[in-house]
Amino acid sequence: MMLLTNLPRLYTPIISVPHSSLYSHLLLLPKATLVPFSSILSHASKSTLTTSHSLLTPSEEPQVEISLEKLFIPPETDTGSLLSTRILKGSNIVLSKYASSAQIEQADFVKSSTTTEQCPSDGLPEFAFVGRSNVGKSSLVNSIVRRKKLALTSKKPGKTQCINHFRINDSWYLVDLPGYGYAAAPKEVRTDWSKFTKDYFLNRSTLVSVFLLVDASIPAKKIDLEYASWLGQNQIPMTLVFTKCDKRKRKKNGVKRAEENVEDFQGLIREFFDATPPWIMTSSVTNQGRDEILLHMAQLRNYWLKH
Ligand SMILES: Nc1nc2c(ncn2[C@@H]2O[C@H](COP(=O)(O)OP(=O)(O)OP(=O)(O)O)[C@@H](O)[C@H]2O)c(=O)[nH]1
Ligand SMILES: [Mg+2]
Repeated sequence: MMLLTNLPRLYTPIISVPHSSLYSHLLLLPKATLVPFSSILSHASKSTLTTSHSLLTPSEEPQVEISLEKLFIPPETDTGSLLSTRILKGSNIVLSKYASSAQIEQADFVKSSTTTEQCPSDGLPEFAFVGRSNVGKSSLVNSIVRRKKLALTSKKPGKTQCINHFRINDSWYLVDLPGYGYAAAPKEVRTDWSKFTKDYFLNRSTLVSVFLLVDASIPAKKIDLEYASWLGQNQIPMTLVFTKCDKRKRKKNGVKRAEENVEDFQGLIREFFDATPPWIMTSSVTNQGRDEILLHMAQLRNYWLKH
């Protein structure tokens, strides 16, 4: 299994990434020099890398500062030329030459499995969505494939109870897993989550990366931190996906905004990983992060297929 979390650390000048939704451009500026990096148009319907140009940051733009060592730089990315560095909007993910074929043309439900052995055996690469019950795993599957009901969702936690495989473009899988941290499901439908999904993570050879979903509208939960720690210790490649970023746009009564919860979570899991894992902000309500997640998956997948 390739190891995406053990990439070399880089030097650490501070760069600034604007995150306002007013700007659909990805923009990266080194604060000290104000030399514009190239940016990429994160277009709603077209996930290509062809549109790119430079911009200067408007002074009123809120800034998220990311030091270079906190970026996720995919393997074989040319970091020699900072001027060509491109970062996916609302994430720490640098684009590599492998980011292609990101559009979804077809999505089919294939099967539900309760053991790793029952999962499809055609060798296609896959990404698994995992996270607390109700965090929005099934909703994110639907947002990504632009279908309202491909994966079943519910206001009540504990909806998904099996390993559900969805085949995309006949060439890769999205996998929707049951949530953890919900003990109120009736015993007969409650699966031994830790047993069956941990076996899946450790033994599924076609698993390119786990996508650990974390609710960005609330402060970090102990169980999510424990889960991230387990993935780190077992060196399972992981992408952190922050969900429900549409909620709490403004700070109210001291309750933190999504951006602050995202920042706090990074700090709390830092010690579990040798290098910063990729993270990305999403919302299944506004479809924030949909095209970015697809580009990220495409570059992980294309790299995996070549190695
Ligand atoms: N505001 C907001 N609500 C969301 C978002 N994503 C999911 N929800 C809501 O959260 C609830 C749970 O969503 P699901 O997608 O079923 O969650 P899940 O993680 O698959 O849950 P389990 O299958 O029980 O593990 C539903 O009421 C969704 O409408 C989001 O991005 N923003
Ligand atoms: Mg679900």
